[in-house]
Amino acid sequence: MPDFENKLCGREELRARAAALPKPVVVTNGVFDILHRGHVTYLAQARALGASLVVAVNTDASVKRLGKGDDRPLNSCEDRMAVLAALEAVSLVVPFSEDSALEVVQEIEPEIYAKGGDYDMAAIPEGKAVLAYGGQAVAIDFAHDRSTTKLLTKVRTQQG
Ligand SMILES: Nc1ncnc2c1ncn2[C@@H]1O[C@H](COP(=O)(O)OP(=O)(O)OP(=O)(O)O)[C@@H](O)[C@H]1O
Ligand SMILES: O=P(O)(O)O[C@@H]1O[C@H]([C@H](O)CO)[C@@H](O)[C@H](O)[C@@H]1O
Repeated sequence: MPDFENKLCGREELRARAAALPKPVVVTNGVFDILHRGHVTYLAQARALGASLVVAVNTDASVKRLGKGDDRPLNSCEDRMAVLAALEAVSLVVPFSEDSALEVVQEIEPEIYAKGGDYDMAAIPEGKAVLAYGGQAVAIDFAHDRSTTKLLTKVRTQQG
């Protein structure tokens, strides 16, 4: 088994494993269906805000509820998590099945919560929770105009 698979974390072990990470801990979350340059740049920037980066990944059922399309996610949660775990910037990857990563944030109370600049940190549950206990909520501006949805549209148009 490659070393990066050690970064895969079950939800039941999250509290203990997050507590053992170098601080400050940064948490982010998302779907990460087809990993692209926007994602990896944003994850490297998120990691640079602290000493460790925990990525919470939507389970397949929770992606379905986000309404990104009937065929989404294309990659299973297990595969999306493994790809993220292989990134140098990432310290720990955990799945979540709720509608948001609020419970993950409340469980480990990171010093910093980060999300891409498409989110208003004061309006989302995770951002509000971190601000409420005195942590930082950081929106990272998009450095590259990329998205999984755009990639899929491109592939489908070229096929079509
Ligand atoms: N181009 C980008 N630059 C910076 N951050 C991004 C970019 N695209 C997505 N993110 C961030 O990455 C995380 C995961 O995003 P997500 O998987 O929804 O990306 P996406 O490619 O826009 O997906 P989709 O097209 O399926 O909605 C989110 O926190 C989001 O803010
Ligand atoms: O990859 P996405 O679509 O950016 O990830 C979503 O982010 C939501 C955000 O954290 C606001 O709460 C979250 O609720 C949703 O479950 C996805 O992780």
